[in-house]
Amino acid sequence: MTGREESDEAEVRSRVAQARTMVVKVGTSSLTDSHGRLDQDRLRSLVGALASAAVDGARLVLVTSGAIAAGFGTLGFDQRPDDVATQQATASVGQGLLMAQYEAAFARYALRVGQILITARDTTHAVQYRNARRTLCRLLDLGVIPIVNENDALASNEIRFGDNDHLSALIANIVSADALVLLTDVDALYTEPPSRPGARRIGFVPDVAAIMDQVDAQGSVSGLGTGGMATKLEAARIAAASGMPVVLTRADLAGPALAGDQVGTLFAPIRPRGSSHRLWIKFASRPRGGYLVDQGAVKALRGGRASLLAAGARSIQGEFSAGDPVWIHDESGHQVAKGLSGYDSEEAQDMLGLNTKELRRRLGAHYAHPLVHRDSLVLV
Ligand SMILES: Nc1ncnc2c1ncn2[C@@H]1O[C@H](COP(=O)(O)OP(=O)(O)O)[C@@H](O)[C@H]1O
Ligand SMILES: N[C@@H](CCC(=O)OP(=O)(O)O)C(=O)O
Repeated sequence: MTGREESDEAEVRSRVAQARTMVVKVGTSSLTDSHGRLDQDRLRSLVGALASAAVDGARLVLVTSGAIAAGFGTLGFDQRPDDVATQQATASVGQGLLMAQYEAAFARYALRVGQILITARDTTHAVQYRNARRTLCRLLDLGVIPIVNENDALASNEIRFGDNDHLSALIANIVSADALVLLTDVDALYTEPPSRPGARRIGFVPDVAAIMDQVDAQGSVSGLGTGGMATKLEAARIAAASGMPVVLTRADLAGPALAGDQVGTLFAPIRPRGSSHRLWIKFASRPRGGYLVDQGAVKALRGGRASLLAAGARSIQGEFSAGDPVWIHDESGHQVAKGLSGYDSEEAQDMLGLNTKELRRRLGAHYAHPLVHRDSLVLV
């Protein structure tokens, strides 16, 4: 490691140590025994580490898997089911059991918890996203530890997270966390699955985007977890691009990881911290249509902090309402930006190519505004 990287790492570690609001994600593989069933002792020792950070003043959100692991034994299955409908039913049985264990374990430290079950759909819709933010922030203000899992029982097949890694990065954006901690069954990120002889441990990642192609990150090897390292890297990429440091390590190192000690793999933030609203547009919103814009508009947008004016828009793709997320594409169809449209697709059709003066004269003052205002526009 170069001297520069060492000092960068020390600085990012100190950001983790000083983090006030943290999202901690724990995977199935860290909460289960060798048969894949929920392991009470592992859960209790994790809670011990989290409780001590909470007692020291950290505002923690726990994103936890384990509902299926907690439920399948009770239903008389020998192993985790693999068809989606039975997984969903099993999660519905297991989620209550999982929460009961967390409630009891945190109660030993006089800490209260609140359950939030969330679907991918809740994170893509602006209103649900805002509701989730309001509830999570209020729970934190009340000194409660929110315990989040995907709402497996209701998640639809097509837009399921499946693993909780991606979800944890979005939750970190929702609560404007200062750091994300990913706890799993391996002590760090390796250049390839650690079971392979040539695998080398990676302690610090200054630029997650740059290593994405250099690491062989596979799906879950234990067969207990779902996403494996690939989804953790994706979560780290979202968080780092949102301006947050990320620590990835083994669950029994949760205490030192939360304290900012030198454990696991540390990912440096690669951008300044954005507002929760802009991060939602960038990472969670799912546009159904958008604008195709000319070269001048692309240049203005890429120059930074510009709004998309009707004068630079050539055509409209798809149908959307005012306030909906939209893509902004260049003339070759490449994505340039994402934002919230100020107008619905029908209204915007009449505005294409007109400058502000023409808009006011021909369509009225209501139309003399940008198609996408810069406060609701993010480059991609
Ligand atoms: N490049 C890699 N570095 C570290 N671990 C890897 C890598 N590629 C695959 N893995 C595997 O990913 C597993 C963790 O993923 P998973 O089982 O889904 O955990 P969780 O339940 O915590 O989400 C590790 O056990 C490890 O074997
Ligand atoms: N929501 C599911 C989690 C699925 C899962 O295994 O996720 P992960 O451990 O993050 O790979 C559950 O609670 O069982």
